[in-house]
Amino acid sequence: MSSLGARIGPSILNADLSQLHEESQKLLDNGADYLHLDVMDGTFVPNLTFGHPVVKCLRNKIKDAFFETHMMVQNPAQWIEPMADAGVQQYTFHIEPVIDAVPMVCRKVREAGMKVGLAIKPGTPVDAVEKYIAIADMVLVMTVEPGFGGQKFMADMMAKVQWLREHYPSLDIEVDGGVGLGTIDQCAKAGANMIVAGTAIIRADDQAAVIRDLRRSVQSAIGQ
Ligand SMILES: O=C(CO)[C@@H](O)[C@H](O)COP(=O)(O)O
Ligand SMILES: [Co+2]
Repeated sequence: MSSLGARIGPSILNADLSQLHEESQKLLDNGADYLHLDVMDGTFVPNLTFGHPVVKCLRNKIKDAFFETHMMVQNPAQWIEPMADAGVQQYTFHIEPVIDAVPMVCRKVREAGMKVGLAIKPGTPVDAVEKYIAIADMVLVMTVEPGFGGQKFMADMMAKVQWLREHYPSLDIEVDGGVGLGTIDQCAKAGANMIVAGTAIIRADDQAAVIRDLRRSVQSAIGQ
């Protein structure tokens, strides 16, 4: 994934998970650039989703899409090898539960052959992640409290995105939570280039049109 391309990665969290393969394939057929797979452990966040066995089954059905796992888990180091084995290409984990061990987790993710994404919750300041940017491929600025889809976009998170873009012009910056056609321009203007959207795409009558319009907004902001 090249730096600073506009990329749209739908979250399948609010899809019909009994139809995970079909829903995922539909998103890719409708123009998704990658799949954002939300993994929750019931401890770091008060919700449960799925783990590496389900991701592996999905990979067996979908051979060529880029899989990012958004690891909302208390112990991200625990799931690195199983997720790599399941065919994940980018392992995005929250720095909050491992704040003293971020370099070690990054190194293990890379040794397992995956890209490194560093995620921060709304209450985590951007300087908490800044010192690790050199050893990461992407920073995810959460625009809702992690744990659930369908929440309201937190516009005040745009200051973090803007700061990151000003200081790191070629960094991949992802936003996640409450992003849709009504909020994408704020994200794009602030400098996000990797866009996660769940409800806005999953519930759309015309998924392809929403994905196209999200991408256009980012492309026009970055002059692509
Ligand atoms: O990580 C999360 C929630 O914790 C997200 O990926 C959401 O699942 C995105 O869903 P919407 O907010 O776009 O509905
Ligand atoms: Co997510």
